[in-house]
Amino acid sequence: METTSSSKSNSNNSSSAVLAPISDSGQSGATYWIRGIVFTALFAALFIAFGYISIPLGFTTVPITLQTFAIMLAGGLLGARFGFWSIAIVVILTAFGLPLLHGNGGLGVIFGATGGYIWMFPLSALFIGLASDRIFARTNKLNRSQYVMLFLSLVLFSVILAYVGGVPWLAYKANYSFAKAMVNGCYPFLFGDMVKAIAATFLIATLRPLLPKLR
Ligand SMILES: O=C(O)CCCC[C@@H]1SC[C@@H]2NC(=O)N[C@@H]21
Repeated sequence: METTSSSKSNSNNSSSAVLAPISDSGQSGATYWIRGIVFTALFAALFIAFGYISIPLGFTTVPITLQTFAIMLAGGLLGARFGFWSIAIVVILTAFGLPLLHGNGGLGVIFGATGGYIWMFPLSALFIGLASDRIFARTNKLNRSQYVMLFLSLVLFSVILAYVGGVPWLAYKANYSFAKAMVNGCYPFLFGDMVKAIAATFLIATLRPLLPKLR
């Protein structure tokens, strides 16, 4: 993805520039990393903030939450590398005890009833990032089929992947049958998750071309 400055013309062929790779988008290696780290921190903060926007349903320990929306935006806007780390860093720090997931932290959260969803969150951001990197590698303005591809990747890698981890773990922790775990950990959330995926598709398609390239 990155070429050294020796492959670029004019001012980039000084010895100091050789130490600072130039990305495809023309930014120096230092600029790329500083931007990447700043955006990673911003989306980590967004993920933490959206964890507080949660609606308990009463009949289940799994809340409606905007965490998945933040994950879609992190992967879709930052791409695979920084999208993954923006979510992974929060999960890792939570595991070490920082109260970053709706004010709670520690292994009790990571291995609690909703732990299966939480483990999937960084992977969701990673796979969404890989998909959106591919889609936006070809164009900045999505056509209809690229919109559909982006939406489907959000559904597959955020919504479905969350349930692949979350539902069996919920069944194990709460001693539910798989069918009961689906009732408590999947069906009530599907409509809201689809709405988040639709909103995220349009936000990503609109905002990603305005952001500096982070790949
Ligand atoms: O305890 C946590 O921090 C994780 C909560 C997980 C909530 C899941 S994610 C998929 C589904 N969609 C929602 O809005 N809530 C559940």
